Amino acid sequence: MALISVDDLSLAYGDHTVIENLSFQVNSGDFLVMIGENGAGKTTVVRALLGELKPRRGEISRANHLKIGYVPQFRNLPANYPLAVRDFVALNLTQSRWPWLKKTEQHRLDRIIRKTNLTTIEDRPLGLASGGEKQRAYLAQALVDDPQLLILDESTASLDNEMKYDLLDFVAKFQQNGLSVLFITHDWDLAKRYGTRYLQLLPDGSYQSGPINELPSDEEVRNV
Ligand SMILES: Nc1ncnc2c1ncn2[C@@H]1O[C@H](COP(=O)(O)OP(=O)(O)OP(=O)(O)O)[C@@H](O)[C@H]1O
Repeated sequence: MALISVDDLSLAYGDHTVIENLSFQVNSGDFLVMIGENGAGKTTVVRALLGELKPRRGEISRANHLKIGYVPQFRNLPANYPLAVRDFVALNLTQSRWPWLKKTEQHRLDRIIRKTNLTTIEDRPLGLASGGEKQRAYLAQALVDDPQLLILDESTASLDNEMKYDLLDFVAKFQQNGLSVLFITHDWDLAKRYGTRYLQLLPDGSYQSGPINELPSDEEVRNV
């Protein structure tokens, strides 16, 4: 089942066309990797999927009542950011009258904190957490409201390899339990390791897509 269908999409900032004639679907159960070099337009497509950027042409249709969890590319939290990990994760509970959570919300929060392995640091200020812990807190925040689709925008860019694998192993576990994932990256290794399908934005504005085992290597793309 298609959660999102993109049909003949064109996106631009003023006169600067970034995406032209792009069509793809995000299906239920996918771990779809959107891959492309810097400036290819990955974040621009995500902004359109989230409804922040109006298409110049084409259509984006979403399944009824589709709930999307989103982990953005950058977050500059200062070391003195005061909220505890648990409170930060709870910010995304749509039913919440924060900080007075209902029992069901407390349970949902407990569950996601346990599943993202944050229990031991849940009362610590998020500003003092390590890079990997912060990423897991962002993930937990995006997932606490039970979305059907998770969009991760380059969330691993500042992490070392070990931490990237740790974070994506968590995401893969959620995906095996029914979450659909759109992962934005320029890391071929991660794409091949975790993806089921790919959508590649090419430097000339065109794109290709298919099952992950058909993703051309980094070198092949550079030599086109
Ligand atoms: N708000 C904006 N106004 C004008 N141009 C923009 C804006 N945001 C992005 N661009 C331009 O659009 C193009 C695509 O940018 P985008 O951030 O979508 O690429 P990306 O593939 O996500 O790159 P990266 O991998 O570096 O994050 C770039 O040329 C960028 O300079």
